[in-house]
Amino acid sequence: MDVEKSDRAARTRAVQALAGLPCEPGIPKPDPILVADNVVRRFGGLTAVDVKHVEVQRGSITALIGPNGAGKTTFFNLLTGFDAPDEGSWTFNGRSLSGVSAHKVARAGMVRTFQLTKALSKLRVIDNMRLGATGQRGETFWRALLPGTWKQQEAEITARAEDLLTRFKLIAKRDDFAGSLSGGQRKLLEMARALMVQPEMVMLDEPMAGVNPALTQSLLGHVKQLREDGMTVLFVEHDMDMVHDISDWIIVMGQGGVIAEGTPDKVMADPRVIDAYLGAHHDGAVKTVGGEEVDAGDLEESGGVTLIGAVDELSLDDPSGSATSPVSGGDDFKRGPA
Ligand SMILES: Nc1ncnc2c1ncn2[C@@H]1O[C@H](COP(=O)(O)OP(=O)(O)OP(=O)(O)O)[C@@H](O)[C@H]1O
Repeated sequence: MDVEKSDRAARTRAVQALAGLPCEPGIPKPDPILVADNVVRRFGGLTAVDVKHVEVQRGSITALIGPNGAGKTTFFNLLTGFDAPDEGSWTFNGRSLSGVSAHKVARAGMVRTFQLTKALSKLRVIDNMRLGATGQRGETFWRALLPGTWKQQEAEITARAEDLLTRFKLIAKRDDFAGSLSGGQRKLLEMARALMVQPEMVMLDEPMAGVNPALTQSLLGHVKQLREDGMTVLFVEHDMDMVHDISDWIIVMGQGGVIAEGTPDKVMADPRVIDAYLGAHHDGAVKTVGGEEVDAGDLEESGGVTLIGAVDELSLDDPSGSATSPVSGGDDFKRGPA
């Protein structure tokens, strides 16, 4: 089967599994790999995350979207052990991972990448990859006492790293310092490094941010390849073209909670989503589409799908009630290359 066909088959499987599900926040999935309940994270008086219930379907590409400050990254940090919740629990493959440290979460098969890449710039690309295998069997104390076994494991890790570098077209950079890579290449390196632990689920935080158009298609292809290889992908992204293009399902966060879920077409036309992004019910919301200023209500009435992608700029009334002020929503409607 050629690549395009096997990608289509993987997508069809995921789409069929989710077909017909009501598009409601917290809707149970037929075969969830991740299930979270009542997850709350507060920062002082601010409740950054308050997710009642959410499930991620195994084998799907699920996007987690929402306006700036909705709680997406904080939720990612909690699920992957980089932060601790005030309340709540979650399971991965039926096993509780609440309160489990990040490296144990990775060993359990759930890895993540970061919005700002964490490649160690003063290490060579290959060493960054090797570090990605942290927590492998060879690192346990008893095995470290057996040099033969350790060496064999080292060789296996290096071979796997080189395979991944080849797949991600970074093999020519094998011995370069990670700091010399472009932003997009760093994103690729981070994704490749995440795969060193042979995960079942990959969580990508804004994979497209800072990636130049030349690498966009390549990154998209790699994300699709993860699904094709049987992995589950949950990704945070503001680039609505990418979200619409590759997602089987979209979960929308707003003010810390899940406000909508569904297939891309349904979610992008959902008034709750348009509302959260565009503040359609805020008096005086002003935005521009194709350079033209339009009224928020018109957008809502027109359905959302093309409009969300077409919004250039968004301003909302200052919550204090003073003059109209720009909000960071501009980012939320970032378009990919035409
Ligand atoms: N360490 C922290 N201390 C205090 N407040 C925080 C902290 N981390 C996040 N917040 C706040 O929690 C809220 C949710 O932030 P978070 O970064 O999770 O949102 P997000 O949806 O990922 O936004 P973006 O799309 O801009 O990355 C925001 O109001 C943010 O200012």
